[in-house]
Amino acid sequence: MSHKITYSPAYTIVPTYECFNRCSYCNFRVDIGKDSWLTMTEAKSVFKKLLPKEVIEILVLSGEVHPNSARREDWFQRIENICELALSMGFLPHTNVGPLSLLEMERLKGVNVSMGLMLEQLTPTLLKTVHKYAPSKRPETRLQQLEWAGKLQIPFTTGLLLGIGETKTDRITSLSAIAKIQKQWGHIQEVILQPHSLGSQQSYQNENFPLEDLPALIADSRSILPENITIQIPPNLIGTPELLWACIEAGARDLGGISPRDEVNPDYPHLTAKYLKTILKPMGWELIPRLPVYPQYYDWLSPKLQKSLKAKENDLKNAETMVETSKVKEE
Ligand SMILES: O=c1nc2n(C[C@H](O)[C@H](O)[C@H](O)CO)c3cc(O)ccc3cc-2c(=O)[nH]1
Ligand SMILES: C[C@H]1O[C@@H](n2cnc3c(N)ncnc32)[C@H](O)[C@@H]1O
Ligand code: MET
Ligand code: SF4
Repeated sequence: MSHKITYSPAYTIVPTYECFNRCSYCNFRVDIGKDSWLTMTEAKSVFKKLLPKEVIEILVLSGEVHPNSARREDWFQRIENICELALSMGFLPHTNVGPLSLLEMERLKGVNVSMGLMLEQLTPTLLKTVHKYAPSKRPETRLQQLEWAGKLQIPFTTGLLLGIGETKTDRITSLSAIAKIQKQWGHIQEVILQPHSLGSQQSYQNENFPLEDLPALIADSRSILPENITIQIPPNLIGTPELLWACIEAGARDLGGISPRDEVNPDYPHLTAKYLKTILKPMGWELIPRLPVYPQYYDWLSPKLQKSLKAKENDLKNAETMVETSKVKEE
């Protein structure tokens, strides 16, 4: 019997790249006014093209419009409409568009099976460096988002960005804060350990996170975080199959959304699930697709969302049965 590692077959849709923050490690953002927003017609034609493929999750990832801007409601409404359209076409949305008001979060809960926001790091020292021009990255704002998501019973993804100037102690502090929130609310389904990876568009020119330190950090995270949180690592940022194995041995159990393009790190193409399967199998690990929400949270979702989930869960089961049947045929 082999052990299981999961991934989410995904496609990333970007309502806009424009962002009022300027995180100095960002390769995604463009200045305000330099990008038009994705229209609903464009979104529809993107989703239509995905239909014959095995995509389940639509990851809605966006640059941000300032909470006090007159354009905020239009920006938010577009995001909500995109989620609704994705759902109506049979996909399962997961939105990560930066900090939201409590009301915005509540509205998006109705059209998402899970949501996410990286804590990045809890230490306020980064507000003097990489986050100097990024008000959305205030640690207390992000912690509050995690708490609101807990109160609203939204299945949630968070994580740390590694190698942006934090110390080893800072990482432990960030993980402990996530653990504490989880003990109170229990809504955090996964924590991403995301190594900062230099790209061609960013201004921050620090070294990358030393990837060889990742397995030890995963082991530490495993001992700090409650058992019901899965540790996710992004395989395209890990470097070598040997290191990927070491990370899995240390306790990582999920490879995140695998889509045609990593919008956050476009210089690091996503590896295909097929390729990842072939490198994991000899080590006794079976890579299997999952939904963007973990089963223990299904009953937190509206009946309408649960219906969409059931349909996709059946697709997953059928896909597995098909694999099993073809195995039997081969033998
Ligand atoms: O392809 C990516 N997917 C990213 N995802 C997608 C993520 O792997 C999946 O959406 C979740 O695992 C849900 O299935 C994020 C989701 C979040 O909630 C927060 C941050 C990220 C970051 C990335 C990322 O850098 N690249
Ligand atoms: C969506 C998430 O992507 C992460 N992110 C942003 N820029 C980079 C980068 N250069 N390398 C790795 N991760 C990055 C942040 O953690 C953000 O919250
Ligand atoms: N702007 C959001 C954040 O940083 C999500 C996309 S980042 C490329 O949290
Ligand atoms: S990381 Fe997110 S918040 Fe920061 S500049 Fe990029 S898009 Fe904006």
